[in-house]
Amino acid sequence: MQKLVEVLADKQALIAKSLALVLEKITTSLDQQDYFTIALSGGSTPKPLYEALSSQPLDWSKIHVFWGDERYVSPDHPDSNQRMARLAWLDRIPIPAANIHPVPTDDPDPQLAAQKYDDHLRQWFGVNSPDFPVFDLILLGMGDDGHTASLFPHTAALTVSDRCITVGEKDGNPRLTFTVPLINQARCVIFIAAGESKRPALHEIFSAYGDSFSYPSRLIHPSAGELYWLLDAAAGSSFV
Ligand SMILES: O=C1O[C@H](COP(=O)(O)O)[C@@H](O)[C@H](O)[C@H]1O
Repeated sequence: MQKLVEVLADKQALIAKSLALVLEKITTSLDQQDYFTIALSGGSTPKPLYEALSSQPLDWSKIHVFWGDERYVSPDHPDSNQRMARLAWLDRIPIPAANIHPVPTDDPDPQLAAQKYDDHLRQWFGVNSPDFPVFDLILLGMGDDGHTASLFPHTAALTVSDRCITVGEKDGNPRLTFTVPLINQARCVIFIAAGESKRPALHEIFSAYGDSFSYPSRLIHPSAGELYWLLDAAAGSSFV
């Protein structure tokens, strides 16, 4: 695994760097293969990146968009990660509907929805268990508590090793999330984190010894891929 940490002057520079890196990954991959697979993060941090991507002159027919986690709400709910990405980016570009792979949240049982998305990923990538699909790029955020995707501290989701998708939990509410082994198969994982509130968790995540069950982002280390941590100065000025 190749790990690169970069601290940018401010949030604007962080988004500019993230955009440049995502575009580089897309263009170099599409030079070598016919399509590019990207999994999105939710939350507030990546929204300006998605807005910036919406004005890029890319061949969207070659890009397939998935989500690394989703709140268990309808797609038009204000908390929906899908909704945020659609409004900021996907509804503004000529991408075929078949290239958008939202997390299903319409089944009353989130476990069944997790199985459905797991099946969809395995079928689409043509990968059977025990192997895992390999995403070209997984974008991740990090919460103030050190969670990533919907892998929250001290939850059972952290230990799932035989599935692509599992049910995470935040304050008693279910969320669907990529599992650790799926994320760690990716060709490239990019964390994007901003703001002073992330500093305490980053300190724990970057320390040589630490507790991964308290700070789940520590569990992310792609086995053969690249790992980037892009931070703004408010979040990361003391870490590099
Ligand atoms: O709940 C979530 O939070 C994290 C971090 O979000 P942010 O608002 O601090 O940027 C995000 O990465 C995750 O996808 C989301 O569901």
